[in-house]
Amino acid sequence: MRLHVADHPLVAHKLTVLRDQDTASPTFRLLVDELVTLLAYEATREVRTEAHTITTPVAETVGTKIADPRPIVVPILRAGLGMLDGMIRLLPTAEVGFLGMKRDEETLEAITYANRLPDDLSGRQCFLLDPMLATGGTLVAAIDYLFALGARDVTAVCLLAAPEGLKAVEESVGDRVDVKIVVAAVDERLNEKAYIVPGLGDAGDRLYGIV
Ligand SMILES: O=P(O)(O)OC[C@H]1O[C@H](OP(=O)(O)OP(=O)(O)O)[C@H](O)[C@@H]1O
Ligand SMILES: O=c1cc[nH]c(=O)[nH]1
Ligand SMILES: [Mg+2]
Repeated sequence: MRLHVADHPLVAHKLTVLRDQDTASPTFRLLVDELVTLLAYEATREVRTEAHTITTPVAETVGTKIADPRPIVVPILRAGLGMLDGMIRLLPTAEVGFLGMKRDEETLEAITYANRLPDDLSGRQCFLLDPMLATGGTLVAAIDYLFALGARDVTAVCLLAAPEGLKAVEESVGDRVDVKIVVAAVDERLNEKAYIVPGLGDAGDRLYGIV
């Protein structure tokens, strides 16, 4: 597993406003969108490309285009949906699949309640979106899901990660899948309810209200 932590003053600024409990949903959604676009730049650094010949008004030249098969972006519902627009703004030709997962707040087990993905992901570059990597249960289950469909190249874009979650992903995934995790920040720890500290609270609730 490879970890990239964004080191940029704009990311730090936006994250600070995002964490503030007084930041209401409309601003929270806007900040998530802006942060993802900044993270997407790094997350797509290894997107597969191929040479492409074009003719400019001046001369013929060989440029670069995103290669087929197109990458697939997979937001993990609910909270990951808030990251989708920011991601496909940079990767508009990507396909989009969906995974609905919910952490059982008692057992902390990830429950998959919905999926809409191609049957075969072999050879596809996959970008998973989920703002919070806490215990890692959700991301591990999502990676396992993609792995079972043939994916071997997965980049997870998260806003915050706990050290405990990063360790869980590393231990579970091993060398099975080439996993890169791009985060805005790695926080201190989890609290007794497995919330990230200092974190930002429940990302899904802050985006969409309490369900
Ligand atoms: O690393 P973990 O311990 O598994 O926790 C992280 C998960 O918890 C949150 O989702 P939640 O279950 O609250 O669902 P929601 O997006 O519908 O709010 C978050 O968006 C992650 O998916
Ligand atoms: O801090 C946390 C942990 C899990 N899920 C969240 O939304 N926030
Ligand atoms: Mg939630």
